[in-house]
Amino acid sequence: MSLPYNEQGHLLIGGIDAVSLTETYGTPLFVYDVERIRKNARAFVKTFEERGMKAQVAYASKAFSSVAILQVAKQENLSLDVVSQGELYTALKAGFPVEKIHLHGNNKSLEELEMAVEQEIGCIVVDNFYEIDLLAAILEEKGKEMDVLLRVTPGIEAHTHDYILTGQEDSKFGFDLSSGQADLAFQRISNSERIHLIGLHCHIGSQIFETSGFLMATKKLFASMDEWRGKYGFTAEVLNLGGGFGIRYTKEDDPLELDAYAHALINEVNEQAVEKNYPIPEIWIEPGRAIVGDAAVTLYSIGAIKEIPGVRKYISVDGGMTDNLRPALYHAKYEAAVANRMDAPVHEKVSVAGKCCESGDMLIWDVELPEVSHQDILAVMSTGAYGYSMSNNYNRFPRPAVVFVENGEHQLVIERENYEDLLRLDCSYIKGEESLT
Ligand SMILES: Cc1ncc(COP(=O)(O)O)c(C=O)c1O
Ligand SMILES: N[C@@H](CCCC[NH3+])C(=O)O
Repeated sequence: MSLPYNEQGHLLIGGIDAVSLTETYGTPLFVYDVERIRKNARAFVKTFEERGMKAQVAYASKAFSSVAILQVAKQENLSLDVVSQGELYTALKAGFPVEKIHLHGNNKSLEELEMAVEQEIGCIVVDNFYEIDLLAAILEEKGKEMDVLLRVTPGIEAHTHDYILTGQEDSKFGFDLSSGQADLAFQRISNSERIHLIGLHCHIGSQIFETSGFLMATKKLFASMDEWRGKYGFTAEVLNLGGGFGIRYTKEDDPLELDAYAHALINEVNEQAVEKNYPIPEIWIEPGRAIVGDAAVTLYSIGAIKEIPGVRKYISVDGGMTDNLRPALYHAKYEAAVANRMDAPVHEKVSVAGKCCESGDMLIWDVELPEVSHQDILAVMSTGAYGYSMSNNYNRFPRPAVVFVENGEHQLVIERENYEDLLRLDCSYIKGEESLT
């Protein structure tokens, strides 16, 4: 890992001194290099354009949703995958074009569906029978219509952590293809004249490095589309192959270039279309991690250092599983550097602990770093996806601030939470003590 630094030995993020950012904004601090986000987005968009394919690259905003990132996604002509009313609300507040928003979710509520219908968003990815009935009733009541994709599970087990696998048949998401559930869903949708099925959707999992799973899924979906064309005279206009494109967190990871994933999908879609004499559908994809994952660094201050001679040295930082749940949830691995002494030689192996009252709150086990001391700044790399978005207030730690850097400038895009924020929703239980909150 070779990272840029200046003559003071300070890490540079998007050309800006990371240490000076911590002096301005405090720690823990998420810093996003916006140029990197744009580069990632363009790698996908350009590949489809160059190959002359009709496509939508929908940023999966669960990876990181905020007004600022959605403004950037809009500038880059991305579409948007939202998975809740909160993400949809954020998108609307960010001025994201409604017709490019797709709503996901395995248990969409009446209110979520109503908001999607009222706002006339581009598409709903239908996940279950209950939702089809709810949606049909809402559309009837409001006199509206809606394009939908049918989410199916193609029975693919991608090579990734069990908790981020989603394409296997035994999954809470979507309709499985082999037992006939997807067929029944198709028929149920056909009962409503207001729901327009425009195609199929699948998402086989996340942080996937090989194209084989995506290609197998494409083949399976084409087989179903071909069958339904014969059986029902239905031709899919859209094939949404989800997200899941892997990125590099540590040197153990060896992802493909982003355009290589897109090329592989395009080739398979073209091949299948020729083989089955099927009109080439529009390809939609939903990358989240691949757009923002490698664009951010989290900066922490190092506090307590505990050495158990001959066993391990723990260095504790002022964040942890409250701003990065991934190590605790998936045993995810990260690389780190000492941001204020990038020119110092590697000195020792240490383990980076968070400050939550949990033994499992370890950000990195066994990472080689220069000699560290209290108040050094630790930079943990590639924290842009599912870091801030899965952050929480466990132990009543306020959420960190988020800063964007671009063109040599930095800008606060999410303020640091304060203790007032933590108490904002608390109500007093004891009469007469309301003023405490
Ligand atoms: C339906 C769907 N689409 C897209 C994504 C984004 O995945 P990733 O961030 O791995 O690209 C997810 C999350 O795994 C998802 O569930
Ligand atoms: N949150 C997960 C992936 C998203 C799963 C969504 N289906 C991660 O951090 O890797």
